Amino acid sequence: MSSSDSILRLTIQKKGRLADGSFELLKRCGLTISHGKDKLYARVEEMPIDVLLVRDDDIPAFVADGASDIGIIGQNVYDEQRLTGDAVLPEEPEMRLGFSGCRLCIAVPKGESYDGPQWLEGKRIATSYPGITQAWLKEQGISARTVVMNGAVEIAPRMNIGEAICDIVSTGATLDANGLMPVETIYRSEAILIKSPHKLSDAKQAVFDALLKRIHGVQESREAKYIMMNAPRSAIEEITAMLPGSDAPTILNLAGDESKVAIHAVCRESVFWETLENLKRLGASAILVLNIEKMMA
Ligand SMILES: Nc1ncnc2c1ncn2[C@@H]1O[C@H](COP(=O)(O)OP(=O)(O)OP(=O)(O)O)[C@@H](O)[C@H]1O
Ligand SMILES: O=P(O)(O)OC[C@H]1O[C@H](OP(=O)(O)OP(=O)(O)O)[C@H](O)[C@@H]1O
Ligand SMILES: [Mg+2]
Repeated sequence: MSSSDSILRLTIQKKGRLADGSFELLKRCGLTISHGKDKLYARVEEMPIDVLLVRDDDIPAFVADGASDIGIIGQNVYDEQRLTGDAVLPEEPEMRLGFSGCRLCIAVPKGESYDGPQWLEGKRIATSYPGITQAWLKEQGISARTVVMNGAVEIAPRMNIGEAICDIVSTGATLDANGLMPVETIYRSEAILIKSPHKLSDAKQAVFDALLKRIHGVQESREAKYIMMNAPRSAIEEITAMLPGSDAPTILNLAGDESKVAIHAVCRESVFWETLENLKRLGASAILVLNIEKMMA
């Protein structure tokens, strides 16, 4: 078997809004990648994985035709390329990754009396996402033209290229700075893991399965907390029912106090201050909530 049949190829963005999250995720999976400013390729030390560093737009097509086995991409770019037929890929990604969250919004100049999608009828919408925009317009029963721009879309109304735009919004600062206001959120995006529709060799599939397990572990441990407290023996049932997303907790006797126990549990959902206040009300004391670094079922 040649090494190309056994080394999994992962493609991620070299630099930009997805790159930091992608590198951080791989680091949390225990994978070290040495990458310099000019490096477009890196070998992972801990697992048989080669990482290719490219512009995000190229990732769906690389994965679709099998040049890369897996990739990390914004759902917006993935769906756009799927809808316009630029990359033939399954509708559902392998996994949602929870970072690089943003939305696609229709925005119009401040002061326009936008009164709903019908305002857009017959107008021109400047966007880098004609596929997603046209799909939304179709759903709304509106006919409008999309004018494709690859960047600086916010300039379009001022240049009289379009009456509206459809672009990525996160904080809204860019729209505001360009005298525009968001009027519709038509799409929500986050980073996703995608996998080639081409069958992987058994060796690559095994590496992929191991990587996926680690990513799941990272995802779970992000929210999960280890919670410890002392509590009245009589309140064990009520307290365990209150712990968010926890399996059977560990109950330990406390030396010298028959009426109390220590309760330790992994909570798989967020532990809010309110939960702690409610635990206290049931008699719990010395409550500690700790971050979990890694998890594996
Ligand atoms: N302001 C933002 N906040 C959060 N996520 C964002 C934001 N802008 C973009 N994203 C997400 O990150 C992805 C990449 O954005 P970025 O601006 O790095 O792309 P780019 O300029 O096309 O980069 P490249 O040079 O790789 O082509 C977007 O497709 C989107 O999913
Ligand atoms: O709502 P905001 O928080 O202002 O973010 C939105 C902006 O962020 C992205 O661009 P980016 O800053 O990545 O620059 P780019 O145009 O070079 O991609 C996007 O294209 C918007 O212009
Ligand atoms: Mg790009």
